[in-house]
Amino acid sequence: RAVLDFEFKAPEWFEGEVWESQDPADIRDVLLLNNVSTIGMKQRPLLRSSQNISPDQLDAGVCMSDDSSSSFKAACLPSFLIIGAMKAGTGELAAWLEQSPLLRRYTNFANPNWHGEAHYFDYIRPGLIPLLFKRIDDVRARPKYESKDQLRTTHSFDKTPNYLLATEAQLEMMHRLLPSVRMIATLRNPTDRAFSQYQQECRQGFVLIGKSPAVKGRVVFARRPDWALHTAQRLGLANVSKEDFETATFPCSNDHFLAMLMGNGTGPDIDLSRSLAFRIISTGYYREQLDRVLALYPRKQLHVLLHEAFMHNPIAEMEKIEDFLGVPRMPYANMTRITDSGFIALKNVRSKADKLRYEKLSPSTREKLDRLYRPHNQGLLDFFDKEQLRKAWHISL
Ligand SMILES: Nc1ncnc2c1ncn2[C@@H]1O[C@H](COP(=O)(O)OS(=O)(=O)O)[C@@H](OP(=O)(O)O)[C@H]1O
Repeated sequence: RAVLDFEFKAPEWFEGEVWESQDPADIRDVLLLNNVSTIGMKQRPLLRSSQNISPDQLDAGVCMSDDSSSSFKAACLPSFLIIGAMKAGTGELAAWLEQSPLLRRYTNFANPNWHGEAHYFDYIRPGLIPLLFKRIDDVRARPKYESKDQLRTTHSFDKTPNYLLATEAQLEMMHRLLPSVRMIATLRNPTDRAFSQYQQECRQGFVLIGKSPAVKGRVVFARRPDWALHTAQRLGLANVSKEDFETATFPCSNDHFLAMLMGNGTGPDIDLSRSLAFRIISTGYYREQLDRVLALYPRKQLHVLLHEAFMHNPIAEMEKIEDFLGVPRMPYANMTRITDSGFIALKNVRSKADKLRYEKLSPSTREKLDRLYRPHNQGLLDFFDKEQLRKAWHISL
């Protein structure tokens, strides 16, 4: 068994007081004075990289020091996760949380310089546990900790929106490794979310539009041009080549979005048999996704919020999140600005809401999507009041 610097104990969530502070610098002092760590751990386990480690020793926030280094270096498993939904302001939420001197966000596995998403649990990889530890004690892997004091007062988190789309098997793996992890899910009106994801795919050059007579009006998704061919062939369009398609340019039009949703356009309904439409649409089936998480984790480890409520009053939503995590309040009121598009954003962070926008979703497509999502949205009434959902999402339930 690994030698532990502190008594090893499965983390228990801290349910004590929440500290109020006007100055971010105070927060660290308060924690040091009170001699406690945040995010619920009274004692934070520290494993050593040179020891054999079993998965049973792991949990949210468990750290490992790098024994091959002469100075103290450690990396930690995430103490909490922003699990999704994709295109529901997860980047913004992570940026707000990162303002706290107590919280550090993960970089990517493959590229530690990319300040992005760790993607720990959205693949079933052979040998994930050795991989986790190869990374966790990798000195390049950030966030890294350079003193035990930092370990006591600072926690890491990961924002990977794909976790909300994780399969049962992936979630089981996550639960095995991080049974105490706290999770935050932010949900956006699924109709708006779908259009937003479509625009993202389009911005990234993954939406192809049929231009030759054989494929005129077809909209297909392809991370690479030759994939468009496979898609076209699956649709029964033989003898097409990649020259029959052109890459759509951002911003993508409502017409193409509708064509993508409707498949070959022969029926009155959205055609979910097609890969892009299905991928985009099913990402908004939030209730099913939350149920998969809650099949393994207790409800108290999950905080669910509405993106639109966050947009409207980010400080109020951040306070709820801070209470959920058990971290002290940040003085956000002094840290905000109003963006050109009228949203409240952080002064020192470039908000995604600043960037060039696309046209509004057409009312008739909105109606189709709202109808499709209605039963799924009704499933969210166990999480939100009817009025709250109606007000935020402008939908009937
Ligand atoms: N403060 C605020 N106000 C209004 N809208 C906001 C705000 N913050 C983020 N956003 C919108 O959230 C969308 C990006 O979500 P994500 O960061 O989750 O995207 S991603 O999944 O990580 O790619 C992206 O949506 P689209 O504009 O539809 O692309 C952002 O504009």
